[in-house]
Amino acid sequence: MAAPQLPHEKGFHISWDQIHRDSRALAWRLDGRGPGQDGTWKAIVAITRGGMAPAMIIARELGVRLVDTISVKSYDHQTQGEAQVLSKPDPEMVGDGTGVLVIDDLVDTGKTLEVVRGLYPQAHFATVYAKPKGEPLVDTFITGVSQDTWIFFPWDMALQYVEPYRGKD
Ligand SMILES: O=P(O)(O)OC[C@H]1O[C@H](OP(=O)(O)OP(=O)(O)O)[C@H](O)[C@@H]1O
Ligand code: HPA
Ligand SMILES: [Mg+2]
Repeated sequence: MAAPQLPHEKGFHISWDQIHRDSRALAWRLDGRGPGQDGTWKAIVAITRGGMAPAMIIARELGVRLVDTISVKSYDHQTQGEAQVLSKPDPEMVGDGTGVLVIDDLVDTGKTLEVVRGLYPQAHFATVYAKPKGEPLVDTFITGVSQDTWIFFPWDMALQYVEPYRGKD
């Protein structure tokens, strides 16, 4: 996961419990909206790495067994570079994206989704969180977050001791 870039005035800290609930909310919104019989989806493609945890939860909720990944690297430590596709699913499985759900944890500037949309123009793009710049690139999302907020995911954090406001007793 990328490290915070300036200027991000605010931090939005997401717990495992929260990402689980928000991912299930996303699954609920997507349920029955696929092109298959009873609105089923053909497959799920997770954008690594952040999309993998939400994709797993969504695949479970929607009963999708065909799950693959596309590896995209766009942030290198603190700097956003060109979005590079490092690996992608079997073209026979995804085709132009018809019936496929592409899942990521968040859309920020939209660079990552732009690249993946270019590959699978007919896919449905869903993220759990979305910042305003990236919103036009996502078909479905759950929570909007302001552009000057950095989202901290539970897989990037650890519980640790903090000093009381008034110092040690
Ligand atoms: O809308 P954008 O500005 O392109 O940013 C969003 C992307 O950035 C993060 O991934 P990152 O490249 O940090 O890799 P990771 O998922 O492997 O941590 C995040 O998981 C999204 O995939
Ligand atoms: O707000 C964010 N949080 C974590 N990773 C990110 N990658 C782009 N934006 C973000
Ligand atoms: Mg990512």
